[in-house]
Amino acid sequence: MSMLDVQNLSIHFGGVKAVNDVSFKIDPGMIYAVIGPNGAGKTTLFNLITGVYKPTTGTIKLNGEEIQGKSSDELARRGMARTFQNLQVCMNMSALENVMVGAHLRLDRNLIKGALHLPSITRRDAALREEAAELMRFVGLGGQIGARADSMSYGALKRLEIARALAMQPKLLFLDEPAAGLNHTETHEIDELIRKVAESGVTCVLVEHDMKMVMNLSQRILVLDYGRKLAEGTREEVRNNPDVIAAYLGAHA
Ligand SMILES: Nc1ncnc2c1ncn2[C@@H]1O[C@H](COP(=O)(O)OP(=O)(O)OP(=O)(O)O)[C@@H](O)[C@H]1O
Repeated sequence: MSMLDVQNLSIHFGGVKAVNDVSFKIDPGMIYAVIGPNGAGKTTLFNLITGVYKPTTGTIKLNGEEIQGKSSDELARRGMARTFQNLQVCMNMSALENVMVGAHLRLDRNLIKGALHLPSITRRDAALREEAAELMRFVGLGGQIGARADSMSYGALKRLEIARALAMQPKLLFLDEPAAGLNHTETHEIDELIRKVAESGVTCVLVEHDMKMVMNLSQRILVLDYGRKLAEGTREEVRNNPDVIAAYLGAHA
């Protein structure tokens, strides 16, 4: 069974069909990319799948169960996490605390108990702290565990966001432009990190403009154009698809 099965998904904003009758499936364990020109509907598609928007029509199944229209919180509990096109890091917190936020979201922490500092909560916080530190090491930020977020480079913050999403222990991770704004070396490091995340058993779905990265990393690619599915398949199929070459790759190749 596919992990994610999207069928005939559409959302209309007034007259704009931002996502228009899009269908595709994602198998567990793969790295899957969504590409397309600016305004093609990539972020809107992520927003539909992760519960930010309710679709106008269509179904989304996660492990066989329909999830369209469910809240982002409910979807997080079912194993979905995401990072954002624009960083969503809390700059007045430490790097470690930012990662712990992800773990707290997962555990649906009882705030009143937390405020009372009961021993069980204090013990759990110590465990979460260690778990967050381990995730920071995993994403290559082991040297910055004590750092304040506002002292970190943009490239490090992009990785911190991934660590926070991983703290939710997702089965499916959505990455919206993970390499945006990064230099060549940092892009390569993110590429390696996404590979490592996928190897650890988390299915990864990315929106990305860096075509080299997409072709290097993804097993399958969905191409959107004006909200519609233009093509879907392996990188070779997509690379050789005449519609894709005409509409998109031609301008970037
Ligand atoms: N909340 C909204 N209300 C109205 N129109 C919207 C909304 N969100 C997106 N759109 C429109 O839907 C279309 C698709 O936008 P979207 O941001 O999903 O594209 P994208 O492929 O992610 O683009 P980019 O690569 O520039 O991030 C655009 O025409 C956009 O203006």
